[in-house]
Amino acid sequence: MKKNNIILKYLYRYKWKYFLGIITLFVVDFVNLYIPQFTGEITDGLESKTMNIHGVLLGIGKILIVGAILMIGRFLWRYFIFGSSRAIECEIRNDLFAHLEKLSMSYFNKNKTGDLMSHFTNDLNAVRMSIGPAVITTFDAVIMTLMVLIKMILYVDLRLTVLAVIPLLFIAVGGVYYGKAAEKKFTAKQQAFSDLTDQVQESISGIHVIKAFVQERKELKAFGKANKENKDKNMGVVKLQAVVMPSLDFIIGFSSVITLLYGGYLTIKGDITLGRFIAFNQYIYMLVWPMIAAGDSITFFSQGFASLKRIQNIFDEKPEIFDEDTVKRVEHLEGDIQIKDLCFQYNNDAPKALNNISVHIEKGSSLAILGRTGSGKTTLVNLLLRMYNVEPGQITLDGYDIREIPLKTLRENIAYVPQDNFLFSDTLRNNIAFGAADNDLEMVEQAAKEACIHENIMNFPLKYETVVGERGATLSGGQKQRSSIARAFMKDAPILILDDSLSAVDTNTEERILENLKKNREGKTTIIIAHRISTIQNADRILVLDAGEAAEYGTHEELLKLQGIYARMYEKQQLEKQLEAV
Ligand SMILES: Nc1ncnc2c1ncn2[C@@H]1O[C@H](COP(=O)(O)OP(=O)(O)OP(=O)(O)O)[C@@H](O)[C@H]1O
Repeated sequence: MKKNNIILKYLYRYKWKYFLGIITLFVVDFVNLYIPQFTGEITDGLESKTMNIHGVLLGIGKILIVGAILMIGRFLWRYFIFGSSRAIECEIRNDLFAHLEKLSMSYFNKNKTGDLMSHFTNDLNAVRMSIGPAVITTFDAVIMTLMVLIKMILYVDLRLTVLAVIPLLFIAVGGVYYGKAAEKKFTAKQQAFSDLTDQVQESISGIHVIKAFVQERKELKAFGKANKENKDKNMGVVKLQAVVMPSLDFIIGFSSVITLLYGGYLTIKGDITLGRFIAFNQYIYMLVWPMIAAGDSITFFSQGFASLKRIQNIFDEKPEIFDEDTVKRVEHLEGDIQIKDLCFQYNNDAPKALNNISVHIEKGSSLAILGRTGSGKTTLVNLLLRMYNVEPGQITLDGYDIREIPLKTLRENIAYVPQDNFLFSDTLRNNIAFGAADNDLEMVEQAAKEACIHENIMNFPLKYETVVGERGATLSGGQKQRSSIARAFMKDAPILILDDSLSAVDTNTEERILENLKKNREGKTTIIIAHRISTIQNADRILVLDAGEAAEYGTHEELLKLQGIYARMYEKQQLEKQLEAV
């Protein structure tokens, strides 16, 4: 129960609406009880010939007034209760999204997108059902049952009411067992749905690879398996309901048979009038809905609790990266980066991705990082962006330990071009202006010119208003890369990091971009990761990483003299160049 506390906070905010909703429900259920009574009174009046047409019309008039109250009341409780549950669902969804955004990269490394997405759809839907329709059904199941029973006793007969209630007790007892079984089945059902969503999400994201490797059949098989699992888990719920719901009907039916028999007997004996006997039967039918509602409310609550636990698990997840108590008031960074004995491993079982790296990147200087794939280049920049935590003292910026700098300041002062060049399915203009304060077209164009993508964009029919496909799917690799570079240029931060960002552009374009970079980054710090020596040879310092270690460090000339990894790579690339020229 403690785990589901999160919902109380939201319910508390809407307490008045819920209160008004419950009051209206009460009024609706209360006045509803008078319809059988008015019908009974008309029957008795007609049977004993004490009622004339005016009496009948008066009775009908009363029923109509009750009908009008019911109509308004039912509108109001829907407005108050369903309205609040929708509003709460929306608030939880917003808070969940905000919380997810705060979680660290390691959380997203562990959890799958589809699974997370299903919390926003299926689980939240189940939670809404438990704080909307379930409130109505529970109220009806408890309060309406009580009110109908009281009315049966007061208006008709105590003995008859007791007999009618005995079978209903089985429902109350059975409900407890059903609730437990249902929660288990619903948890399994929600998990299966998450897995299915995940399967679809991954297949669609990777459709290019699936097609290229002709793996459609295999994917279809995997999808079929997830789909069948989802169906089986749903069938588990259906089977449970298939047993429980007819049992409910049976008990209710049994109750009406008893009351028909015994009520008929009491009427013949003259203990109750015909009108009251008819009213009693109407009351019995008025109990049918609360009994079904009892089953529904257990279903809604079980499903709601199961989903709430899954959502609660996300809310319980603490961000690893956040502003700690030691954080200082720093709003601007100059770009002096000191890395000292930096070691890092992604998790305890993993090998060290970086081992004892020490390097000083002075403000306004450029550092190039080179190294074989998997040597730790991206890891290093991820640590500079504080996507993961490092030990105190290992990374300092302008003399502040990285953990003393507010996250917002740190990331606002770094413009980053990630290796995957992710673009949003938005216009090119908005993509380029993504990290900037505004999306002034002139500035966007300037950044695009510096990244050598302006001419390409001007050739698109909608120019800067061109909407790129998901992840930039409608652009070529090089265009995507240069758009990402333009985005970083537009941010114009004291520190710029390019992670293998020129690999998909030709050497001429690369030269132009590097020239622009040199002009615009005067006095600002730049880190370039690349595999091509031509990209980095003019950097102030070059760091060569090898299996997470700093193998070589120095200027282009210094490294050539070392005759080590760098020199070998240089010779190899020179040779390749000569061969290409032939
Ligand atoms: N999220 C992660 N979780 C666990 N291990 C990781 C993660 N990201 C990278 N690694 C591992 O850390 C090591 C360094 O990876 P990194 O991405 O930093 O290499 P890189 O030099 O940038 O490679 P490339 O040139 O191919 O981009 C690799 O062994 C890699 O498998």
